[in-house]
Amino acid sequence: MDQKPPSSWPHVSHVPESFVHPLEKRPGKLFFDTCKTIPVVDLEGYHDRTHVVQDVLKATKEFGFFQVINHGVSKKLMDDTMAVFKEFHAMRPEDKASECSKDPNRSCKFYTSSVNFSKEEFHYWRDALMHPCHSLEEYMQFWPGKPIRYREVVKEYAVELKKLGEKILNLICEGLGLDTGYFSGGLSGDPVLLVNHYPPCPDPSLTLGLAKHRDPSLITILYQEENGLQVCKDDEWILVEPVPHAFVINVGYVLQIISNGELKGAEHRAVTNSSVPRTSAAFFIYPSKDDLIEPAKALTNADNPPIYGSMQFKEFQRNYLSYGANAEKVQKFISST
Ligand SMILES: O=C(O)CCC(=O)C(=O)O
Ligand SMILES: [Fe+2]
Repeated sequence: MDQKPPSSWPHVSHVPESFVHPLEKRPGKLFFDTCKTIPVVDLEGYHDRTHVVQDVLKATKEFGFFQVINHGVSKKLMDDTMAVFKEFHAMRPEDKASECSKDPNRSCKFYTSSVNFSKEEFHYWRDALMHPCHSLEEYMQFWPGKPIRYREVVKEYAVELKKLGEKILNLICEGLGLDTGYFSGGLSGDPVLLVNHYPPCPDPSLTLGLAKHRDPSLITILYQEENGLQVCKDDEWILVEPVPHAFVINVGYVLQIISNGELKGAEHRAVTNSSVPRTSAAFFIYPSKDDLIEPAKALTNADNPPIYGSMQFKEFQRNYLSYGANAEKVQKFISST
């Protein structure tokens, strides 16, 4: 087993053995007819807010995933942010690593495949940059200092995405029958940004960029420009085709718990392609570490008792990390607490 990632992805001419997945874990079908995909919700598309609420709730219930357009984040900011993310990932691996090694607690980090590279049975075809976005005063000093505009641009992006997260969470509140602002404050207090970069892969049928998983967030707001994201719907993988300047929103385990299972996260994964590098930016809306996550009292009663227990977010996170992508184990853990 290779202990080190390929030092220079662009020149890889074959898939190294340690990145080849066992047959049963390979992606299978890579291309689809595109008629099946997730809903696109226009956040400004109706005069009547209740229509938007209905669309959002229908999409979250049916797919756990939807895209949003007319979301209020400027196209220029999205383009500038994607440009600095791509510039970051175009740097030499050793420069990327050194730009992300200033945080003594390693909450800002750069890695290939997963954080557990040296312990993995097989590796994934991606590089990742991860860092917290709250508080900006505390963490910005540990964000990459190169490209030179990184901190300036990503700071504005993080502020705007936090606002968008609140907007979407308030629509979900309304749809579920929770008070507006239920998720404000601690429950959405610690957003984290993960910038995935999937280099072109000489044989996408042999490996994956990211294993199938559900996110450990309340919701995730993803920005992507190229194909690669797939969502599992009724035991079938469907493609999330990029809509220019749309964000992809998905339900995470935390919202599943708080909604008492009314909304459920969907499994998703990233496949690679052989022609273009792909960058995706996931903005995870996480609760603060000490916040308690549990089914909302307003959504449970004698006829609809809580199906999940109550736990601090840090306890959930610790278990999620140790169970990795094993959905059955995570499900068992959240149901038994
Ligand atoms: O690259 C993608 O589209 C998927 C990213 C993702 O699911 C994640 O970072 O959790
Ligand atoms: Fe994800």
